[in-house]
Amino acid sequence: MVDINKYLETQLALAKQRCELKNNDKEKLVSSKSKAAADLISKKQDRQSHKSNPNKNSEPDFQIPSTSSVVKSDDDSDYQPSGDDEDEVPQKTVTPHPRPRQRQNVKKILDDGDKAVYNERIKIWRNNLNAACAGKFEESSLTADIQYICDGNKDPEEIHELQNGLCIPTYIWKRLYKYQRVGVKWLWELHQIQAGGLLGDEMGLGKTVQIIAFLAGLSKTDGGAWGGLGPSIIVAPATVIYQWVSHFHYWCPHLRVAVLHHSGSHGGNHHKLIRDIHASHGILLITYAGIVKYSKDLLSQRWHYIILDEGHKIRNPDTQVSKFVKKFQTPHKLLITGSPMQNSLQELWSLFDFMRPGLLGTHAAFMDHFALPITQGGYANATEIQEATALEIAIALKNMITPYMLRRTKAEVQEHIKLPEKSEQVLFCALSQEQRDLYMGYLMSGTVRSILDKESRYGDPLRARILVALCTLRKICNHPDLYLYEAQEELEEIDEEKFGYWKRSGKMTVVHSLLKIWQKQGHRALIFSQSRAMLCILEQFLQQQDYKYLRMDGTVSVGLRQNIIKTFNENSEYLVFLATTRVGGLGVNLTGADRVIIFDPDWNPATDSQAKERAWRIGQLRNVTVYRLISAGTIEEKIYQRQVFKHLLSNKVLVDPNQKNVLTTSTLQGLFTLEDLNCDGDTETSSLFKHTKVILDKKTKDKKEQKDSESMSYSQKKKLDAMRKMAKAISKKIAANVKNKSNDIDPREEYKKKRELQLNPPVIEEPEVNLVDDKETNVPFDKVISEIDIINMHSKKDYEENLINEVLKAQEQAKIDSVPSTSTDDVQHETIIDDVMDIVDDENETITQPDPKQSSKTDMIKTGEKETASNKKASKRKIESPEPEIDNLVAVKKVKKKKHKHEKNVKSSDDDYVLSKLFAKSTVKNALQHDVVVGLAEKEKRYRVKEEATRKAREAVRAVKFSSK
Ligand SMILES: Nc1ncnc2c1ncn2[C@@H]1O[C@H](COP(=O)(O)OP(=O)(O)OP(=O)(O)O)[C@@H](O)[C@H]1O
Repeated sequence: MVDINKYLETQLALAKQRCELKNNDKEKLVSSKSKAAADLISKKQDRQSHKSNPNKNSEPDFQIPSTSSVVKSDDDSDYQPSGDDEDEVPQKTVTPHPRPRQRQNVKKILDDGDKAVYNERIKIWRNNLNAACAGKFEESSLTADIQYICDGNKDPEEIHELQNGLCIPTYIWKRLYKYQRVGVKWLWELHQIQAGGLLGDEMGLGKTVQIIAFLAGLSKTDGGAWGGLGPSIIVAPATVIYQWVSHFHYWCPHLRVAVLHHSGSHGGNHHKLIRDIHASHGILLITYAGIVKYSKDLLSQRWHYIILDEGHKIRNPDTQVSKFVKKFQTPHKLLITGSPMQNSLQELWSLFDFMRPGLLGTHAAFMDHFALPITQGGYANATEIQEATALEIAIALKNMITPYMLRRTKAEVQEHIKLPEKSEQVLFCALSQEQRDLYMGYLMSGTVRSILDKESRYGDPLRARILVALCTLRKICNHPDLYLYEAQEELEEIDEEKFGYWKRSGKMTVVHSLLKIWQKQGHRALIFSQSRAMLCILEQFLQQQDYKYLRMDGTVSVGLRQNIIKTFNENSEYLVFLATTRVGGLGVNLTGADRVIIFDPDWNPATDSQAKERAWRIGQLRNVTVYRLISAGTIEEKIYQRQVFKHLLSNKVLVDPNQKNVLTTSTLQGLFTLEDLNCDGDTETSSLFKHTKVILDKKTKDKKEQKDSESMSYSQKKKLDAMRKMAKAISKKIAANVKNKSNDIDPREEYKKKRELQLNPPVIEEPEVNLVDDKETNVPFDKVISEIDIINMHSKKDYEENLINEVLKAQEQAKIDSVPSTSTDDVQHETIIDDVMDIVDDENETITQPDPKQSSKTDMIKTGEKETASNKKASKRKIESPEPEIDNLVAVKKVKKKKHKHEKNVKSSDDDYVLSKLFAKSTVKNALQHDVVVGLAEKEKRYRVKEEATRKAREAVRAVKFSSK
């Protein structure tokens, strides 16, 4: 008998040998330049991490520890997800900047901080209004009331009275969309019961306008302790402070609105300004940094309203800002945000703790009785009772918050606002050869080795080292020079002419192609990047290409930002608006553009969502296309996968408690790898979400194939032909075998068996560090499953069905056809199953999982080389009407098609053209439909062990209520 232990030992030794060989091979693949750079950078990072003493307990994913001590350069911090403060920062040169920045000729908007300025503005407005009433004023867009008169109405003072007495100027009321009127009524109801609330409409639906309409109403309504509207504070991100000013001046010109910021017109004496505004019952606009800075003065006064715009900024209850804003003693607290929950349930608690203190109990009780069970129930390995309890508690939580939260999506109000179409695609871009080299080199560096080394894994500065390493990888993904710059002193001089050259970055090559096409097509684009350094490189590229652009980041004065935005919106000669995601991506209106590029992904999906919504909002008249660029096979893919999961979590509480969110961890190993494309040229993520893959029409595909074949050398072609012949011969042989068997074997049975085996394989336990998990995660290491696997499990139901249908269809087809090579045999069938079932990460994921990396057999079947007549017909049908093939896509497309058939066609042909160009150049490997990806899980409905779960939910609600007493 074979000694099983001996056998295993031999296998292990062999495996180790293979692994070493593989590593040696890899080392050979990396150039000496890359090795030298990696060594230098690694040594630097090592020295820095030894000097630092980072906070061990914080979570790198959501609350990045202050890495300022670890990461020196300014641009590094750009990649940190936690930093939201985009108040003005002094300009530093983060990279060599060979050309001076283009002059951006814009004027400042004046606020009413200076009494004289305010009086002057009021005088001009009254004169214009009087002139309009007398029929002498022609410029209709100055203020909403003047426009009202110019539109043929008589009385600008006319009032629309709501039930229970809110008096809103008719000129405002008439302009509001129906759902906005509902919003104003809701705010008035909250006011009457002395309660705060959260206005959470999706980005761009006019939350600012609703708040202003409501405040305008209060200012015209007698009564209450303040006799109408009392002095109020609006806290907003620095970039949108002046947007508020211009909105107030337009919609409600009589109100005095002052900016408490050094850019304001108040002249520097903030004590006086606060007193003045308080006395005149005006509105004080202030940044989040400002509320901390001036908290003493502000808290010494009583205020009627305190309103937080982009209120998710207080999602972390432990920050100074969160603590200060919660100190204001008024029941009238409003919070506005289009993304109320971004990462974890704790955030929701923090928001409610501001505007409805006590509603969700104490922090500890909420975390124990709500957050923990909901999170746990979402894990892939949750028990039935955990799942059901999570569902019940999520429902209970939703019921508790619903009266104080109003959220409408664009889809819900589309009837009213009639927004044009938006399509969003994730483009997986190949790294340039140089980037690959540097990426691999850094993966082999001391920094990464020390992270992955099991001995030092639990060492003190591990988290900081991981962060630094992740930042470094992200830099390489963006442009090699962002990385090489770090090693510059010791490496050879960097050539300033070549610095940032676009062809050296895979993603920039894509941007180059996109802009070229868009300029011809007459589109205008927003480009967002996390990093200011990257913005410099992009800016230099735009200058070299002679594109007109405007740029906005933290170094641009707060007072100028609104006018830069206005200039871009009004002046179509600017092709590009370049901005950092954090400064230009929040709260502003950039409807001048109809194309958006998210150059690099943020760990937090809300950051990217906010950015992409700048163009697709009220006021946008053209179809909008958003491209998210992801470097294929790199850390950026992992970040994107993480985004999808966070999106699911927030939907669970805010939209559909039934939705199965799955919080899992990534393995360290998984983060520090460079994945290759699979045999179908698919990236990891695009294999996972193959249902959502963008399929070009046949013409485009043929063109690409022709181009590919043109670029192939003669010997390559010969090789390929030989391989094809061989494959055909093999498949014929197999088919002959299979034909005999195919009648007795039910592929479903085969599939089930295979699946069973895959789901219960022998477990090999390999503990991993729980790196990017949520705080609440307490899953033992051996239970940790990668996100990728979860996505598979998550989506498998539909996918399996599709797969089986596909196989059965193919089998039937093969019975008719004499050429069975692409459809019927068991080998084919098994390969398809393997596609789903294999394991993501060999080292760790042997535990359970299907393989997402493998090819999309459906695609292979579609594009099979040899097509019989009926095959051809069938595939032609598929090409002509792609919807039936892709479950999730059907739903999305159907809704939109009805209303905008013509526009849709125009748009899709534009987009298809762009994609075909990108695919043809091989810079883009794959494209996914983002909306469909995040919607994957929305069909999940689970009602199990309901009674027990309901009981637990009731107990949780009781415990939380009791805790606040
Ligand atoms: N009733 C309306 N009539 C005309 N324009 C409107 C109306 N409501 C909103 N808008 C315009 O729509 C755009 C988006 O509005 P607003 O900035 O208030 O959206 P938001 O919901 O606050 O967005 P975000 O969440 O991104 O800050 C603005 O340009 C605003 O002027």
